Amino acid sequence: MTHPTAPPDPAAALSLRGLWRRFGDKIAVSGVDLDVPAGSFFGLVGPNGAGKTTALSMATGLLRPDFGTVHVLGTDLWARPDEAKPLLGVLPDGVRLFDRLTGAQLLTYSGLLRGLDRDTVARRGEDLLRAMDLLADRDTLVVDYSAGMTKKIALAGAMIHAPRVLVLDEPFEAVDPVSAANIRAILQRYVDGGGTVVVSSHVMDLVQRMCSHVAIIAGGHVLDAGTVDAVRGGQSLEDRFVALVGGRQESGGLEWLRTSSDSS
Ligand SMILES: Nc1ncnc2c1ncn2[C@@H]1O[C@H](COP(=O)(O)OP(=O)(O)OP(=O)(O)O)[C@@H](O)[C@H]1O
Repeated sequence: MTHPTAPPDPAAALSLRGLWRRFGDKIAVSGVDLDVPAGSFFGLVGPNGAGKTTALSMATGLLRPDFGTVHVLGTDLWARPDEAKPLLGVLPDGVRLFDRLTGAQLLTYSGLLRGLDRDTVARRGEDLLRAMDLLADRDTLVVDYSAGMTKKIALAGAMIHAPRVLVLDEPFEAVDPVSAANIRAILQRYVDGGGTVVVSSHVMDLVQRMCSHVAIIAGGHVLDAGTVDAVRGGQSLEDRFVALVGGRQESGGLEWLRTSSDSS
């Protein structure tokens, strides 16, 4: 784990130092220090309410930290957002898209917003629609997409400017297994080509198979981080997660839920 007083790592894709964020009385993130190595496929795991979305929002310029710094490949995100943000592609939690646009229009919009010329946008948009298996629905309004299709078009929009670092909050949620496998392959190619991917996920098995590195977050701070093999230390990631986070509940206390003939 990173020493709290260590300076940001300029070579890291993301280098978080002393990140804090409070909502009223609730401290959502309490002193997160984390380095995401460039070229890694990095998983962020933690129980519900652990602070993953809040940390990722601060790490991508969507939510201002109360304290702490974020460096993207050595550039201070909150001090120099115009330099740092083009390096990032972001799939936020609960994406709100301009869903009265068609899939193709939404990609065009994302590309133009990122400063690409129309020819590049058209070419890359086509490639991305094909890669996400959305060519047949290119002219369908995004409001009429399924949850998984919406996730895929949002992911395509996050990639169109060829960012150096992709930060994806729950990218596989609601995505069917075939599409998930396609997305995994796309992300793996992106990492093989020198990109860095950060994904948050609740699916330990997926993170163990897919990611090179992982951080376990609970209660607003990092409990462990490193290569997947180092963090799981010979156990499955799921067992390590449960051991570290604790909190397995006995399943008693819901007797009224049992269906039985003598219940009244
Ligand atoms: N806008 C907000 N206002 C108030 N509280 C918030 C807000 N956003 C997050 N929180 C609180 O901060 C804590 C961390 O939430 P966060 O969404 O970061 O967790 P998470 O790890 O992403 O959870 P999940 O896995 O369930 O998505 C939670 O207790 C949540 O209720």
